[in-house]
Amino acid sequence: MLLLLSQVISDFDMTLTKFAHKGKRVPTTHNILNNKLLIDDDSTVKMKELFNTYYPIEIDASLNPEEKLPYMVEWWTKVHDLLIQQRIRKDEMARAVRESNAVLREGCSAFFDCLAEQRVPLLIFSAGVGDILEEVIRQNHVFHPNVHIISNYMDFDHTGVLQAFKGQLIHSYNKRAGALSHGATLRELHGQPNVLLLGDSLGDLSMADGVSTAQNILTVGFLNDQVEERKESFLNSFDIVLLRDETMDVPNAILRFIVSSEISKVHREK
Ligand SMILES: Nc1ccn([C@@H]2O[C@H](COP(=O)(O)O)[C@@H](O)[C@H]2O)c(=O)n1
Repeated sequence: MLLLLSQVISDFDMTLTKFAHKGKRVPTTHNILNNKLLIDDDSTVKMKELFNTYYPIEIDASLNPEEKLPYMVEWWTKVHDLLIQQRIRKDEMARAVRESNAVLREGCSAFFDCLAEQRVPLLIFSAGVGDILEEVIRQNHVFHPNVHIISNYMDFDHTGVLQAFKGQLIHSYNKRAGALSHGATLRELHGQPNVLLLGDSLGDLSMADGVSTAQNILTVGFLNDQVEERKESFLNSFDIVLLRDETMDVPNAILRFIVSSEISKVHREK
């Protein structure tokens, strides 16, 4: 285990996954469910309309998080209700993920592998759909034992049909409440007070709020969209801001630096 890094806390959609790939938007975990395998034609149109209505609000630089919050609750609730109505089948989800264009950032596998090798816990804190998130990382062979996930999980009935979502809803702007309510999990994961936090939204900055003893949090913000409009607020809030960067080069460089510093320290002490 690394002494200089006790835990990584990361958002998932558009942070560990790419924002765009080969000129096309990469689907979020919710959008992976927008597949004719799982839902009917009217619902695919409806989900797209909801995305086109609410996503611009989510990233609107002229609105503060309090102003966005009711719209986010509305978006998530409408989509979850629609998915429940569509009686999504658990056994079709792996195929939906395989058929999707979900793609992790370049260098993301190396990032997951290095954390696993060094036994650093990786907490993925996502307002997406946990079951889909798990399938994406499983299909990319990076669902290592050090990975822990807090997200919106589906509740299936005994025949494997979606009947509800479990627990308190997590959306982009209530991660603080989620972090505090999962405080026990977070505390259990930390050992030393150094945390690396990765996100693509100002709402992600509160993901470490449940780690009460985290003294040093290095925050990295991926600014993917509405870059000029949001640049100032990102620069004021994150320690490092990456503009339209589809890679994990910077987080990987931070990890390499920490690992090599610890190796040199061990050699010096011998
Ligand atoms: N119906 C929805 C609701 C949300 N999204 C997007 O998913 C992202 C949430 O996941 P994180 O891993 O980033 O926390 C969020 O930023 C929304 O843009 C969606 O596509 N459909």
